[in-house]
Amino acid sequence: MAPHRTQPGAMQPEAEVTIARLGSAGDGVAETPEGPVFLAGTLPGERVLARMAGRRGEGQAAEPLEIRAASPDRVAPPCPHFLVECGACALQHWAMPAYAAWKRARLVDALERAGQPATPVAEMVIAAPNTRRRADLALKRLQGGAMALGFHQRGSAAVADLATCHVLDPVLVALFRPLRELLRRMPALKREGSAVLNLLDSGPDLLLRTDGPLDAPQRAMLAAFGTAHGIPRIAWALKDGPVENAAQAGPVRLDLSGVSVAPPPGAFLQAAPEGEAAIIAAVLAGLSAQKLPVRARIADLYAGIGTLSFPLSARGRVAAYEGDAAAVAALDAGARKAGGRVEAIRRDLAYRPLLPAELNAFGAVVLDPPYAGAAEQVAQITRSKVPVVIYVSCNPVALARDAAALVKAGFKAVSAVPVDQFRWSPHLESVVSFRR
Ligand SMILES: C[S@@+](CC[C@H](N)C(=O)[O-])C[C@H]1O[C@@H](n2cnc3c(N)ncnc32)[C@H](O)[C@@H]1O
Repeated sequence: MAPHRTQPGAMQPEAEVTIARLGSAGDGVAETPEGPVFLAGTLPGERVLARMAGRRGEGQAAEPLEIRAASPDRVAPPCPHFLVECGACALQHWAMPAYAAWKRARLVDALERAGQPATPVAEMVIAAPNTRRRADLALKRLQGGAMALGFHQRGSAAVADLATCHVLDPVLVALFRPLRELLRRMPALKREGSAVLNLLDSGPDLLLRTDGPLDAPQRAMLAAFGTAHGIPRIAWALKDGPVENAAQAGPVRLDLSGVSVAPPPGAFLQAAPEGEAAIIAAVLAGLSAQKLPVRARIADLYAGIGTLSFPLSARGRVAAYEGDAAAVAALDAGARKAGGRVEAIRRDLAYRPLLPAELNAFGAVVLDPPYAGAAEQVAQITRSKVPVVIYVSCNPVALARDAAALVKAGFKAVSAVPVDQFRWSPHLESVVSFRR
């Protein structure tokens, strides 16, 4: 039933709506004469009593008061924090087959929008629960001095104080309680901060950002915490300032396709080991299908600490470009151990993308840009003679835009692999292989 009009362009404060589809953030969307209404926690086909909660883009945000007709694909969410407090997951209430089909369709849709509807799209690899090895947690001092530690609440700056998490590795979840207790006692955390937890082969790695200074007694507290919980390194920064090692009891290490690297504090890691393996396999399969010349050089753009560079080096000499100085240093140190087949180069590819004359030296370009995509770099690739491009994406919207530019320049998408590393979230990674 469509909501009744009160005045043109305005909706009743409460109305029953039917969910037509899911939006890109994973919210149910009801199409109404007054525009789309977005309802978190609802599913396609459901009839929902909604309370309007204010404008959202072209439409309205609303709160679901009652699910009057539930989807047959609705399931009980495993996590007690889901939607009630925590905004990290959006889709725990959806049966896996329907969820997986929706996510895979995001990649199909991106390829259609890029003018490549016939591209073969593989089945989606879905990371298992409790395997995510990277968490960027928010910290907030509450009234009375208590500490909230968790992900942000949906559409809010409030922090969900988490007792558990069904996506993170249990080794990281086990740190929630002692870390919260430690931070409660630390004056360096005045009002708010963050804690990046990376699970490395050497154990958890912690980067704390606080809004107050860290004195010697607090450094001693961090050192004792690291020893007690098997955390070889705890790094610290004042807000967004420079990062320093506040307590280091031993080396940090992570194996990347047989090369041991020492990731810098807070380093970007592919979110789940299973997801990383699937992305590497898809990149290598994409290259194999293109029959590169034996001596081909490969450019790995947005290389991070070398997650893709080291496996790629089995196929040719790799020039790995990355903008972050600490990541480049870690990649360079790993490359020296790997026998000189990987060269690490620091370069900001948004301000100084590789130009056609540079790109033409490569038999293939692999790029794995951040969420915003790689508009500047792709514009240069379209003017080059590079025959093969493998695009690793974490944002189907940016992928559709960048893929359209490649297609316009004569590339064809020959294969696509969706990878779900952020289970139950709307995020999707994909690997798309292009050739001219
Ligand atoms: C999605 S991560 C991929 C990293 C790596 N390929 C991996 O699989 O671990 C994107 C990387 O791009 C880097 N980056 C972001 N903006 C950049 C820019 N303008 N120029 C160069 N690198 C950039 C980030 O530091 C990050 O390491």
